[in-house]
Amino acid sequence: MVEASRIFHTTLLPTFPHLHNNHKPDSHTFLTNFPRKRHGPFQVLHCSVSTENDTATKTTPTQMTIPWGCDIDSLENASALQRWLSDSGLPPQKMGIEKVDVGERGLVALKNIRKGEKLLFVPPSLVITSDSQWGYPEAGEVLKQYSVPDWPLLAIYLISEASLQKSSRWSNYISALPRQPYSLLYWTRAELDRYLEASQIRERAIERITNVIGTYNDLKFRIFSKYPDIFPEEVFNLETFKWSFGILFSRLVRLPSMGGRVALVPWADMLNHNCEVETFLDYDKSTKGIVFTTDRQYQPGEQVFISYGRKSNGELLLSYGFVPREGTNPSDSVELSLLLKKSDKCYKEKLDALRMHGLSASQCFPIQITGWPLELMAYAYLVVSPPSMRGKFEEMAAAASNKANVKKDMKYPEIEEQALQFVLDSCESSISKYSKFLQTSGTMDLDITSPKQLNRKMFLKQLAVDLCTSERRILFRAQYVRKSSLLLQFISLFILYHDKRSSMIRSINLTTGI
Ligand SMILES: C[S@@+](CC[C@H](N)C(=O)[O-])C[C@H]1O[C@@H](n2cnc3c(N)ncnc32)[C@H](O)[C@@H]1O
Repeated sequence: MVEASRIFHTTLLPTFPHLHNNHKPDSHTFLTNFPRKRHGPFQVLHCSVSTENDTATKTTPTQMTIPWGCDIDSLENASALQRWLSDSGLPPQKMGIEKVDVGERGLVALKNIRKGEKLLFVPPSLVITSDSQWGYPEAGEVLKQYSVPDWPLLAIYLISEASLQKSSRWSNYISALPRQPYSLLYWTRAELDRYLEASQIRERAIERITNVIGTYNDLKFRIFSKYPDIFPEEVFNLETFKWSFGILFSRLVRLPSMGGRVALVPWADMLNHNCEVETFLDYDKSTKGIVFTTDRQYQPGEQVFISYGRKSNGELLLSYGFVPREGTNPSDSVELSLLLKKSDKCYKEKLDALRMHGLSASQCFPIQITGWPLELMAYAYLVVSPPSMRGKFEEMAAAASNKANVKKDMKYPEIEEQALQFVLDSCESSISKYSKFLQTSGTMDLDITSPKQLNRKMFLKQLAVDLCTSERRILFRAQYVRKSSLLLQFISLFILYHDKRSSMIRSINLTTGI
């Protein structure tokens, strides 16, 4: 089974490479051709996404409620979704939507399910892709002319269909979607700074939020402002974009057997993730449906899981808003930041070498419980290498880059110990940031003004504590393994030295006859 849920590339689509800047569709044609106005109860919405370095005390963002979707801690709208799906061609299922311990709502086995069994069979007619028909075709026409890429196109599609309410063919699906997807998109800048200060995921979240805002502003500037009747701001605003991107990040799948096409697959997207499960969604040509093949058996009443891909806890928090239980994710990793200091005697030469290979003076590398990549070690060699090794700077920088056709397993025995020590020191400084956060998190001022806010803040803080605990654990482990290997090196050097010394003494004794 191909990995199909591995969809959410961290770099979203901040720009529109395919948008034809100079191609301005004749707005008059559109206005005369598409005189319909959108309808529905839209409130004027205010944006609560902010990447400004504001503090929670300074600004309390206006939290608006999206007028569609539901609260996923109940089964509200789930049975209507199930009914609509079976009326629309979903074959009888061996699973049903139920409240579950992991993931709030999930698919639960109704009958015995065997290992190796194919499940779901969602027909393509029930799948949302960039080719799906628009309930409001005028919007689709405009976006087609601007060649808007898949991700923003699907985000606009979701908002457009949601705004049509009952007249959209997807209304049952949209009503069962979370009103507020769990995602770091919903964290304010102050919350990210406060709770994720120690983790590199904070940077990733800020980058992602910036990309979503950039994408929205770009669309607004190039398209929405030119067609206000088709894309009114009451409907297409940053708040609704945050919702639709939150839905895409947590539910969109890439289907390899459909040429890598990205899709929202109603029903299949009720499956929760389990780090130990290895099965993914894909299109099955023989049955012409979206399926997955179980990699274990399930008894009636047991929750059925798929894998969203081999992701670290940080990546799972970023896209899906949850952190697996400590020690249960074999793909967990932590980003360690290494720094080339300005005080380095060869700072400029080393930086030039790094830049030549697309790297910078501060670089992050993933560390797993099983070890760290060769690129990290190459970077460490470069940082600690003395001026006499300047002839090697370029090859070290190349090995530290992600270029595939470069020799990576460099060894420089003369600076190996220093390089290892440098990595260990970087781990130590990162660990101390995590420890500081974890120690203070118990007493952290939460700036709470209402019980609802208390729940939210406690929830975010718990997620941050879980993430930081798991990331620190990996660093501790990496430190332990490397310290042990340094100790072993030291012991073997000592033994070697001791052996040499005793054999020298033996030979002296022999020659002197003592
Ligand atoms: C594709 S949806 C799965 C269906 C979702 N539970 C629902 O009720 O709509 C992905 C979302 O499910 C939740 N989820 C999935 N796997 C989870 C897990 N192992 N632990 C906690 N939450 C999980 C997260 O909220 C995630 O954003």
